[in-house]
Amino acid sequence: LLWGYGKDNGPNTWHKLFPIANGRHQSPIDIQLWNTKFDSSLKPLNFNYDPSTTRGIVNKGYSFNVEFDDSTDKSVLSGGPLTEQYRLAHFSFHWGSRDDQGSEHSVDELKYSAELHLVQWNTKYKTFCDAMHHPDGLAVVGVFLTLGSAHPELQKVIDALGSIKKRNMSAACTHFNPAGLLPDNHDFWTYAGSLTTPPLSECVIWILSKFRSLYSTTKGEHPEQHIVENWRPCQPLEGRQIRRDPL
Ligand SMILES: NS(=O)(=O)c1ccco1
Repeated sequence: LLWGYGKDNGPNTWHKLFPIANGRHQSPIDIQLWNTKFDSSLKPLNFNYDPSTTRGIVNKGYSFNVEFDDSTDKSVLSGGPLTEQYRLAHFSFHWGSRDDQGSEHSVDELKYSAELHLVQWNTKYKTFCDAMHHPDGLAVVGVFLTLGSAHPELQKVIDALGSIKKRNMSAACTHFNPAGLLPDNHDFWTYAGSLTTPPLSECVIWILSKFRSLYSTTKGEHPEQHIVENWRPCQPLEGRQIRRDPL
């Protein structure tokens, strides 16, 4: 693999192939609550997902994606800090080898067991790839996951993992409702950052849910039977402001 999370190809080596890794708008970051600022111009988030756009689940080698048909505006995110509509392309997870780490962002240095990323791209650009070349190109919703009771929608994803054990394997996965992964409360923090995996492009408006979703998985069902850690450590905030909604 060109890059990964091992000693020889992990996050500390990524700058060699992707020099933006040492940029000033990198993700993830630690959300220091004392440093967040209420912004009354932020609107409520508007998730408008259509489960019929679910296409399938793919093993990417370093994680797995549940992919969506983004050829129309059927599944879109708007509101919050966003001034345009963003189309859902895929969602994926980052996790750890232990329950006390695995998330990419942290809150006052606290890490969660895993982090879900719902990845959307700005429809004012022609394609996902084109959007990646602009600071407002992508909007990624991050949701912290903690071990808890079984979560019906998440269980559907975990159950599908058995059929994509090797890199590049994919399986059909239909009528998945991504909104079912979200906490009931849509309060969020938002800041300007980057992809947390190569190419680490600084094209993401990050929207992090203040509340967690629960998931449960028994040993052995863990998606990362062979992928044990796929989270990037936190990066320098530099002069960035983290805004919050609501107060
Ligand atoms: N992990 S993430 O959401 O920043 C991402 C999406 C595409 C590549 O990396």
